[in-house]
Amino acid sequence: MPKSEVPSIVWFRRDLRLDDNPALHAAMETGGPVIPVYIREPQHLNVGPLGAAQRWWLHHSLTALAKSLKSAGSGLTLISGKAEDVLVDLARQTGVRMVFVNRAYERHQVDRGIALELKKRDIAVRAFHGQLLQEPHAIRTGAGRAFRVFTPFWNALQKAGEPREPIGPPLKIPSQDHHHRSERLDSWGLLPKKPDWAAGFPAIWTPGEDGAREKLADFIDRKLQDYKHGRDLPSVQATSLLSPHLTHGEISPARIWHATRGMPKTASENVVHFRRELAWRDFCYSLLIEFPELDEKNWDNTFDTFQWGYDAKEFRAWTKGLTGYPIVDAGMRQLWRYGFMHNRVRMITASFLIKDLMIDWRKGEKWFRDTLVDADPANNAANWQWVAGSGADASPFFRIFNPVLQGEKFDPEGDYVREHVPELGNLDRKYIHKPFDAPKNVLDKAGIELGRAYPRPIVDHGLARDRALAAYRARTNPSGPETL
Ligand SMILES: Cc1cc2nc3c(=O)[nH]c(=O)nc-3n(C[C@H](O)[C@H](O)[C@H](O)COP(=O)(O)OP(=O)(O)OC[C@H]3O[C@@H](n4cnc5c(N)ncnc54)[C@H](O)[C@@H]3O)c2cc1C
Repeated sequence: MPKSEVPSIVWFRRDLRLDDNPALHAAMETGGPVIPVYIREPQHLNVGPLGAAQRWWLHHSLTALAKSLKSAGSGLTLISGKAEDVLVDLARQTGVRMVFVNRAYERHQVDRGIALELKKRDIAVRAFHGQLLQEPHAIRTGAGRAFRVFTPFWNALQKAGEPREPIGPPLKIPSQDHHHRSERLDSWGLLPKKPDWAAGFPAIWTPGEDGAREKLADFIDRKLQDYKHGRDLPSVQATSLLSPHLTHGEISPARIWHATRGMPKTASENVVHFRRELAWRDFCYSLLIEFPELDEKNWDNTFDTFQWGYDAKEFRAWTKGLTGYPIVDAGMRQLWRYGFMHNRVRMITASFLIKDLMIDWRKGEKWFRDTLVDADPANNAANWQWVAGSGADASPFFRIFNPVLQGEKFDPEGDYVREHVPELGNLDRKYIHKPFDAPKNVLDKAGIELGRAYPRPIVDHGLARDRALAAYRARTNPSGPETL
């Protein structure tokens, strides 16, 4: 076969897009037909378990990708199995000699093994940089190590220059006449059935590239100009809502970065702030590469002896949004309803679980992983460790969020609480974040019977705070320098 007719495989993973997809672009440059594949790998492969909310997202995202590929004259092949077996088998059927992928840093080790297996069968794997702003090895300390603190990381990332220019989507993808087996997406059973707990998701989410593009355009048109101030107010929803699209690779961070170029000068502070948040994602990935057990082990090993408690009833109350602290409950119910929670409220709910209930951060990380549509192996684990104080660049242990004060500061009118905790809808603003302090006549007027319509607090925050501080101080090595 002349070189230009040799087909190649583009293996889609968490890069479910045609736009700015370096692996797809490189495969097209060979001039041969391209076979786009998505492999449903067994969960036990330890390549990042997929949560329930993400399975919903994946179903719709793959549907959208298949549609885009069809419009470009191609199609998506779906196969279940161990990646190396699937790829070898498909390559044998189709005469493929090369597999193109975008690097997925969370599965670096697994991918190395797969590439070796393929090499033994004369199939080369070519990997590309498309998922982060910069390649992690390009952002290192002077001594060539990974940064452990965000600010110097951010400075180095800025010094490295602009991320690469994004590449537009191909209009036509050459395909092969050979027909190979593809499974039906419906047979994968990714969607919830009874009950359909994802029924509320489509109100804010459209998985796929089109949905990502719309979110980006809306953010730039309406929200970016006030991002720095608005991003902390959960009722305003001034953030981009791009996280699930980024997590599934439906849009590249380089595309987002460059879309914020050319904003009016008055917006420059907001642009910098937004880009800084995007850089947090890169930072979390650099931590994950340095410490692949980020979701399982304390970065700071002085936390290994920490005495966590666990009360199943309290954990359940937290998951259901029935703690008696309105801002915590609003956040946890937003999570149920939309598979998403505002960043400020993620910090408050995580702090409540870890410090007020003294429950191990890993239990919270798992719950978020199962329920967030944007659940991300690096961002989720790094942020939970940040709140716990056990992370690399962590919030100090004595920073214990007061759920009432946080509510009053960031949801001053109580709109966020009213939206997600409707039984408090008629409560006076003065008590919206502390119904337990409201006089009986105020509660009666709002139609609230504490302990029935809405729970009393499951813990007293003041006492819980003292308990947490005492436990943190009792760690074996309180001054704890972090070592890997
Ligand atoms: C306990 C906890 C768990 C979290 N779990 C996840 C998770 O699983 N997946 C996830 O994407 N984010 C996670 N975050 C970070 C953050 O809450 C979300 O990225 C953000 O709320 C997404 O909304 P947005 O896209 O509108 O953000 P924007 O404010 O518009 O930010 C743009 C992008 O920057 C990135 N980003 C923003 N903040 C952070 C951050 N603190 N750390 C890393 N990247 C960030 C995200 O990719 C985000 O989409 C977590 C935060 C906490 C405190």
